[in-house]
This record gives sequence, C-alpha cells and structure tokens, in this order.
Amino acid sequence: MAQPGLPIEALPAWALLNGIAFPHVKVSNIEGKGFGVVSDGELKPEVPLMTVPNNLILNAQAVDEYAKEDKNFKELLDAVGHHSARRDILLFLLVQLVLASKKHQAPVGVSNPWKEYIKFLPKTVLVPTLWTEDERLLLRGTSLESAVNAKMTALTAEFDAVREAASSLPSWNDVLWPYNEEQGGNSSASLCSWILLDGLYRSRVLELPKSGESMVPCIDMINHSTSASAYYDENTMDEVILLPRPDIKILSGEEVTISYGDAKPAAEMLFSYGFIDPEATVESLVLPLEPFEDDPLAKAKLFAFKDLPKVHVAHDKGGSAVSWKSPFAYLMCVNEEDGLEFRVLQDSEGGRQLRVFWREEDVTDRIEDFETLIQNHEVPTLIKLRVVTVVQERLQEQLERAQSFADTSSLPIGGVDLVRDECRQAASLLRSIEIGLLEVVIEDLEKERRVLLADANVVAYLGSMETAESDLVGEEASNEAEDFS
Ligand SMILES: C[S@@+](CC[C@H](N)C(=O)[O-])C[C@H]1O[C@@H](n2cnc3c(N)ncnc32)[C@H](O)[C@@H]1O
Repeated sequence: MAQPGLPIEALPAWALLNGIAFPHVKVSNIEGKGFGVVSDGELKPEVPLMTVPNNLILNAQAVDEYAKEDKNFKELLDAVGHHSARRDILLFLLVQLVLASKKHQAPVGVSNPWKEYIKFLPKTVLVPTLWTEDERLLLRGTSLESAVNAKMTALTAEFDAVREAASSLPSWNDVLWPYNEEQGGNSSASLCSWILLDGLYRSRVLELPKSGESMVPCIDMINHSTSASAYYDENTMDEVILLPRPDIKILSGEEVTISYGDAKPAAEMLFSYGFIDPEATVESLVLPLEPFEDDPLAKAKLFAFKDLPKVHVAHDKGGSAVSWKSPFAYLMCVNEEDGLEFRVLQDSEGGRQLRVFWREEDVTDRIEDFETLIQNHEVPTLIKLRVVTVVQERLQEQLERAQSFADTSSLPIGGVDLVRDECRQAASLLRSIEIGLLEVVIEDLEKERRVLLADANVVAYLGSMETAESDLVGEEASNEAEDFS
C-alpha cells in the first residue's frame, strides 16, 4: 500500500486546527535527519516551545476512547487488540493508514486528527526492520544480526495473528484486505504496512510521565542530540509541553533537540531509531548465550531461568570503566557435583513445579543470583574462573565473526537490490564500535582470568585434579600393560 502524504508546509495549518501551539518554532527539513524542529525567534526559559492538547495523545487509553465512539473499530479492537499498548496503537494507525489511502470513504472509522497527521509521517525509517534483505546482510557479525532476524519473525507472526483474528469480521475484511482493484486496489493493509508502522512507532514513541507509552503529534518531529536543548513534560492540564533546558540558550534558526536516552547503546539506537549517535560516551552490547551442548542439565537450566540467556558488556569511554554481566553464565557453570539440583515438586493445587536447589536450599526465586549463591561453594573462585572463561570465549567468537564480515564490498550497490549508503555506513559504524568494545572487554576478562588462575584455592584444586588425572593415566597405562602382557 502506498503511504498517503501531505507536504510539511501544511503542518502549521493542521496544528492550528487541532489546537497545537508552537509560536516560536517551526518544522523544517534537516540535512540527514528528515524533518526537525527549528527555533523561529527568541526563546524564553520556562515558556513552552510547543503545547499539544491531551486529546491528541495517542496511547492505549486513547485507542479505547476512539473505540467507544466507533462500534466498528471496537469490534476490530476486541478481536485483535488488548495485548499491549503498542499493538492497540499499531492497529489504530493501520486503520488510519488504510482509510487515508482509500479513494472512496469507507463506512468505517470515525474521523480523527490522526487520519490526517499520519500523512505527515515519513514514508520510511532507517530502522533495520525496514532495510532490504541485502541491507540486513550488512549486520552480520554485529549484535543486531540475530535481534533483527528475530524481530522480523515476530512481526510476521504478529501480522498473521492480526489478519487471522480480523478475518472473522466481514466489514473489516473488505476494508483491510479488499479482494479486487475496484474495492480499493493497492490500499489493502499488508505485512509491509505493519512493519512500517512498527518502525514509525518504535522511532517516535515517548514515555510520558503521566500518560505512559504514547505518540504525540509534532513533538515526534524533534530530533535527538546528546547535548539536547529541550525536554518534554506534561503540565497540570495534562497537555504535553516542550520546554527549553534551563541552562541552554537556543538561538534563532538553531535546531531544537531532545535526548532519546543517554545510555542507549549503538545497537539499540540503530534498532529503534535508524541512526547511531557518534557522541555517545557509553558503549554496551548484549549477546545471546547458549548452554553447553553436552550439559545434561541444559534444558532444565533454560526452563528454570525464564529470561533469555545473554551476556551484557559495557565500556564507559569517559571513565574507561569496563563491566560485564551474565546471570545465566553463572548458572551454566554450576553442575550437580557442585551442588545444583532440579526437583519436580507437587504444589497444593496438584500442579507440578520445577524447583531449583543449590546445596539443599531452594533457590528457584534467586536463579538470577548465582553470582552470590556460589560464595558458599568450597572454591567459589573456581566457578568464577569457569564463568569468566565462558564469557570471554563467547565474546571472542563474536569478535571473530564481526571481523570476518567487516568487508561488505561484495554486497550489491544500486540496481534492484539497492544497498543504501546510509545503511552501509550505519552497519559499518556499529561493527567498528562493537569490535572496539569486544576487544577492550576481552582484554579485561583476560586480566581477570589470570588473577583467578593464580588464586591459591584454584591452584590447589587444579593441582589435585592433575594428580587425580595422572593417577588415572597411570592406572590406564598399567591396564594397558596388563592387556599387552
Ligand atoms: C521522533 S522522529 C524525529 C523526526 C524525524 N526526523 C522525521 O523526519 O519525522 C525520530 C527519527 O528522526 C531521525 N533522527 C532523529 N535524531 C537524529 C539524529 N541525531 N541523527 C540522524 N537522524 C535522526 C531518525 O530517523 C529517527 O528515527
């Protein structure tokens, strides 16, 4: 479906009609960033640069309110929605998108400001879920490789579920998925529209102090900067306001920016907003972790852990502090002989529960805290050594993968499988940030491993293992000798 558009010059008129005031700023094109908000005069501290009425905020509650006025939409929302605020908002926007692109007014969907506002939104966003398949190959070896693949699978499944649930509603079938050209032609909703709306939502949603996860027209035209000049808030009338930062002077003609989050890693920025801020001072990355293939307790560990097993590493470039965290790596590295046990217990309602025991204590609710729990092991430093080794090996594997895909010149440029320059640059920046981060953390882990290897208890333990092994070899040798004799 082609997304309907309105020129940005028409935005002030739409804003005026809908009660949005922005007397001292205007929305214009900003090189390399799409639209943005620019100061249009002298800005006074504490005087809002924009004020958006509460009735324009789009959140789950607002979608419910729209549904109350429109029984057809309520029918659709009840069949498809109420899973999450995001899903309800996406469904509402999908309907606006389809209705806005129809040549003839369909007998569904009450008129609302978003039906017009959606026409001002960009036709695409540079988030990787909206990259072409070839462009997504650029992400191989980065932490986004598996995350984006998983998201694409999830979006496809989500859209199929929406379609399936809505298929029982004949009136919506005709509007969302018309069978032939005459009924609307290319105005049917498709997986592409769903992926576009997901990208628009992810890159524009705000966390408001009172209204929660929301989309706010016009405020969502403001770009990000680490040295932001403004911030948003909700006032006593529940309007959303944009205020200049108290300590910052915004000159006429200067871009007004907000912060999308100071500590967001490069991968998250690219995933959520389609760009990486080169000014960010904290770098971090999250990698999936898999239990040892030969671990007989692997399945039970995964089941009991509940969260996705992962490693999180970070480097504060300013303070040069390196950190890593992986509660699952601790669980991975303890076994039956250390005192780990899984028991299936019957609860009072007759159900069965998998419980986790560490040294005879039920620690099911502390499964994320094996870093502390191992302290009552005979040689906690030995377990720590195993964990550090596992994490270091996982990072090393990722580093080698990232390095092996660093040369992307074989990917097609232009033609049918267009690989846009912006995607190439973003992926290459992400890869070099992640390679740098992995190298620093691996080096730090190596130092930690050396210290642990020199620990007296570890040395004694490893020494005793060596003796036991040489006894075994000796025994085997004598068996062999016996055999040969
Ligand atoms: C909330 S919208 C801001 C308005 C947007 N520029 C537009 O044209 O509608 C967020 C999107 O703006 C762009 N953006 C924001 N800050 C940026 C920056 N510092 N550098 C590059 N792009 C930026 C990204 O495409 C991001 O997904």
